[in-house]
Amino acid sequence: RLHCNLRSGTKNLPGVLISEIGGAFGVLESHVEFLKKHFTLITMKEFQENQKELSEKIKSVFVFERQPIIDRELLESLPNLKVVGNSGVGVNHLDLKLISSFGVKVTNTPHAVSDSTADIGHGINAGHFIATSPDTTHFAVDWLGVEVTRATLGIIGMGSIGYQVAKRAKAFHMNILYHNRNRRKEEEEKEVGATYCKNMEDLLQQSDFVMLVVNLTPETQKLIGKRQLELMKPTATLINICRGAVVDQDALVDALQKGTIRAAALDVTYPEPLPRDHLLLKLKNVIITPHIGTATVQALRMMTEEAIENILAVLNDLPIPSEVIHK
Ligand SMILES: O=C(O)C(=O)CO
Repeated sequence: RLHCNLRSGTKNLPGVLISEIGGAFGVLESHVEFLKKHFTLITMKEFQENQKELSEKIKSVFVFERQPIIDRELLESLPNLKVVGNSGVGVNHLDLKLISSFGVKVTNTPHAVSDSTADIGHGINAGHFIATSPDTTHFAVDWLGVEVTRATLGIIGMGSIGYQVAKRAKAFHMNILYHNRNRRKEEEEKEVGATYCKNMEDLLQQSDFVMLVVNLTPETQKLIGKRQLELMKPTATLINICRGAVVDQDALVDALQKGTIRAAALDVTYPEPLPRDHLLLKLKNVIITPHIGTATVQALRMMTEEAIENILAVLNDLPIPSEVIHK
């Protein structure tokens, strides 16, 4: 799947800055050995302690789960920095304008994340809530799900993840609509049987399931608000697997309480995690998972590989597989 082979043993001392190893926002322990094949790893703490000695030598930063934070101060302290290699596809946590003003490239890992993130949109078991609730004594006869088979799925954002979602939906014989800035090629539409909706409102009105798979940008912030929710069918479900801020969360709570839409399945929220007393955690017609779209053994490993491949390409003046360009 990767565009070029990772060459082992090409150490760019010290190639990588990592804020933490292990823990909630650190590189996985199991990836450390692999990273060390290509780079000398140093933590943010080690960098801060030996800044004088290290700052000129560092050419790349590996970002994992939004860490380390790439701010002006860090950029100013790394005069030879060439690349910020993000492990993950979304780069809304990076200030692309600021980073590019330092002549530093940004890369991401669109290939590694698409399968696992597409998978999270399906197979979430609403019955789990009933099965695990303290007062459940029998099978839930008062709760009926709706079938995805032959239902209409509206995909908002038809990038690589959106397209993988469509491939899966085809297997469920779903009627697939999509909205995207740019229309996909005719043969790509045909392959998954997807119909383009230039107007997002058409998609919202017709879909039984609306799945959000866009990048978070100023244009997509609160893309789904009160008006858009009101356009959806009262029987429809909203599924968000991209970024929480794409949805106006207050409007969503209101819509779920009033029955404007039937349900929501959210792998992302804002903030993450939600405060423990947040209304979204109390509603019965919501399923929430804690941003686990890429939390699989395979995806995390591929993300690390893809991020390293990008970093090595920049450092060795090779074509960069996945550069994120600031427009
Ligand atoms: O790839 C991404 O953008 C992610 O959200 C990873 O968790």
